[in-house]
Parts: sequence; structure tokens; C-alpha cells
Amino acid sequence: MLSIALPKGSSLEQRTLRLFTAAGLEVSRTSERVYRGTIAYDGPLKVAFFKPREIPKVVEDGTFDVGLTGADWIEETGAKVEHVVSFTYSKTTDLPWRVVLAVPVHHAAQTVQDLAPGTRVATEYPNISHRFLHEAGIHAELVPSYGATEGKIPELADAIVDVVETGSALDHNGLRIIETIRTCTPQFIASPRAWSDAARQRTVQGMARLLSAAHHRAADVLLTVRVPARHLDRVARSMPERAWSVGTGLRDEGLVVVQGLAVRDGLAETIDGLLAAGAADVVETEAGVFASMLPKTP
Ligand SMILES: Nc1ncnc2c1ncn2[C@@H]1O[C@H](COP(=O)(O)OP(=O)(O)OP(=O)(O)O)[C@@H](O)[C@H]1O
Ligand SMILES: O=P(O)(O)OC[C@H]1O[C@H](OP(=O)(O)OP(=O)(O)O)[C@H](O)[C@@H]1O
Repeated sequence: MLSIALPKGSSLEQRTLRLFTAAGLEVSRTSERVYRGTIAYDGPLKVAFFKPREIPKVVEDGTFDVGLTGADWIEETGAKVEHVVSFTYSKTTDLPWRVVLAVPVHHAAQTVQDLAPGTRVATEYPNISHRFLHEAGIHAELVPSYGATEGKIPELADAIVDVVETGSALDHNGLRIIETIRTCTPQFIASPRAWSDAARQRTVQGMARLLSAAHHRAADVLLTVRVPARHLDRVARSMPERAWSVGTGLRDEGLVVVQGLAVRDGLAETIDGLLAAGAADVVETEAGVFASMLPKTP
């Protein structure tokens, strides 16, 4: 039975489970406090929940065949795993998160080069931090942190290497970024052992295809556009790449209806462009709800 390690915790768990559900790979478990479950795909898959930092190693050593975790923990642990596919989401946004070097707002440093020898840097990422500071030629003292890293300043540390998503935690704690060390996203990874087995690799690739398709659907919205026939050519040129015609207006034959899948990112500009090209109106709908009924793009 194929086994999969999924992230537990407030940052990645809920959105990862939503993605799996949208892909038709819903995790069944008796309660959210139960750290074991199953997925029905090509027979039952065994699911276990671990902290994101623990996942790279249990996948590297083949204890679990596949896993989903942050790129930061793959790098920090140095685990040798197969990167199957990556996604773009964080705890609260659809953007990557970053591992950054930050100092108090009134600190004199503008870049890592300005850090004095012996600067104390609190972090949950000793390996990433050591490598980064070493490459910058800075002799800093690393202070281990197990969370709430911003709070280590000023008594225990002078600077931090920590995760930033919206920047709110840094703001609230009077800190500012001086270096972005890594930009990170969730990664679907496989153990080298599972990957070298043709049947298991096929199953993993099938899951990756379903997850990827669901991830892209979530980034799309369906636009339904009514256009006076005389403006159709111009509006068609402003439609998203994946667009098709639907028919004519119900009562007004001078109106044509077209639809298209637009990416959520930059949606206001897309709608603006359609209206400027002569669209009478534009209605947007969550595309995920409809995507399985839509023709696949060639
Ligand atoms: N906004 C974010 N803040 C922190 N981690 C994030 C964020 N977005 C994505 N991540 C990823 O999730 C991981 C968080 O795992 P971790 O176990 O440290 O905390 P958590 O999921 O917030 O759990 P807890 O509920 O115990 O606070 C990070 O290391 C990073 O890989
Ligand atoms: O840039 P932001 O959107 O504010 O997000 C980043 C913050 O969120 C995480 O903390 P979390 O609340 O998970 O607590 P922790 O530090 O104890 O892990 C992370 O460690 C940062 O502190």
C-alpha cells in the first residue's frame, strides 16, 4: 500500500487537505485529532500527519513513499527526495512564503554585510542560516529557536532568520527585513525508493496530475461575457486564452455570449480590458465548481 506523509499544523494542514479534496483525493479520518487516515486512489493509501520539518526525512528514508512539505524544510534537512510537483499557497495567501533575515527597525544594518561579528541570530533554520551567513562572510552566533522567533529580540538575539508571509508578525514586533534568503512553496515529494519502482512511480505521477489540475482550477475564474455582436471581434481579442463562444442572447439576438477561464491574478485588469473592448457585462464564477465539465485545453 502506498503511504503518504501530510503536514500537520496551522500553516499548511487545512489548505493541503482542501487541495487533496479538490483533486478527488480526500483524506478520510475519524477526527481532526487523529493523525492517521486513508485516501481512496488506486486502492487505499495510508496517510499519516507529521510536522512539516519531519516530513523530508521520513520520505527520504522510504518510511513514507510520498509527502507534502515546505521547500524550506527540504533544504534545512538536506533530504534527498524526488521533487514531483510544487504548488503556490501559504498559511493565508496564494503567494510563496520567504525565509528572511530581519533586524529591529532602528538597527543600523541595511544588508547582511552590515552585521557586526558576533551578532546573535535566532532561528529555527540553523543549516540554512549558517550557509547563508557563511557565504556572506559573516561570523554570527546562531541561537536555536523553537517558534515565536521574533520575541527572542532583544534579550536572546540581535537578529532573526524566520518565515515571513504577509509581514504582519515582523511589523507587530518592530522588525524589518534586510535579506530574503529563500522563497518557498509547498512541494509534493517522493522517496527515491518509491520513485525507482515503476508501478509506484505511476501512482505518484497520477496523484501529482490530479493535484496539479485542482491547483490550477483553484487559480481560475470562469468569465461569462455578453457582447454586442458588432464588438465581438474586439472583445474576442481581449478574452483569456482559454475561451469559447456559447451562443446568442436569450431575447436580444444582437448580443453574443462568450466564456473563458481567466487567472484570478490580474482579474480586474482582464475585466477592465473586456469592458473597454465593448463587452456589455461580465459575470465571474468560481471555476473550480465547473472545471470538470469544461473541455480540456489542448
Ligand atoms: N505564514 C506561514 N507561517 C509559517 N509557516 C508557514 C507559513 N506559510 C507556510 N508555512 C510553512 O509551514 C511550516 C510551518 O510549520 P510549523 O510546524 O513550524 O508551524 P505551524 O504549521 O504554523 O504549526 P503550529 O500550528 O504548531 O503553529 C513552515 O516551516 C513553512 O514551511
Ligand atoms: O508574515 P506573517 O504573515 O506574519 O507570517 C509569518 C509568521 O507566522 C509564523 O508564525 P506562527 O504564527 O506559525 O508561530 P511560530 O513562530 O511559533 O511558528 C512565522 O514563524 C512567522 O512568525
